[in-house]
Amino acid sequence: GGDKRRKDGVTFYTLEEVKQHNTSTDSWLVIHDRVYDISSFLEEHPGGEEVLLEQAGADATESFEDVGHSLDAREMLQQYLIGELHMPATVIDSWFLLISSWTTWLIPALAVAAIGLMYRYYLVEQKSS
Ligand code: HEM
Repeated sequence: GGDKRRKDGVTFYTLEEVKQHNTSTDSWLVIHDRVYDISSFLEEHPGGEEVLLEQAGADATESFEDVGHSLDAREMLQQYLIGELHMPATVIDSWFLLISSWTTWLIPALAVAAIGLMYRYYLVEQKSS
């Protein structure tokens, strides 16, 4: 996919990209924000191919946990790991926009300046009375 990003050796995928891999020959799924390519595991799954295909291309965390998979099953996951789910760009972008927006700084700055001025006048008033 085009929007594959690497950081510290980890490949990040978006949920949009995971969604493309939803067939019996090419199936990915997400469990706890990690992305797994389970194409070669479908036929080996003790719980059956069907349940996995239902989750292909999606976040299967809830269904995976609902079954109460064994420690063995959790360790098996490791061999199908291909990357991690990237935080949706909109979350990062909205934080960036909020912090970089001048209104975020200007309003508190004006408030502090106003309080400072009021305090100065208050001191002047006290001296003159
Ligand atoms: C790559 C991900 C998965 C792996 C490695 C995996 C592995 C296993 C293993 C090893 C078992 C045997 C029982 C155990 O050791 O807990 C099992 C059973 C089962 N799994 Fe998965 N599983 C995966 C994903 C899923 C998902 C997403 C679902 C549900 C949609 C699911 C549903 C089941 C069911 C229903 C059983 C049968 C439980 C039983 O017979 O008591 N599995 N799985």
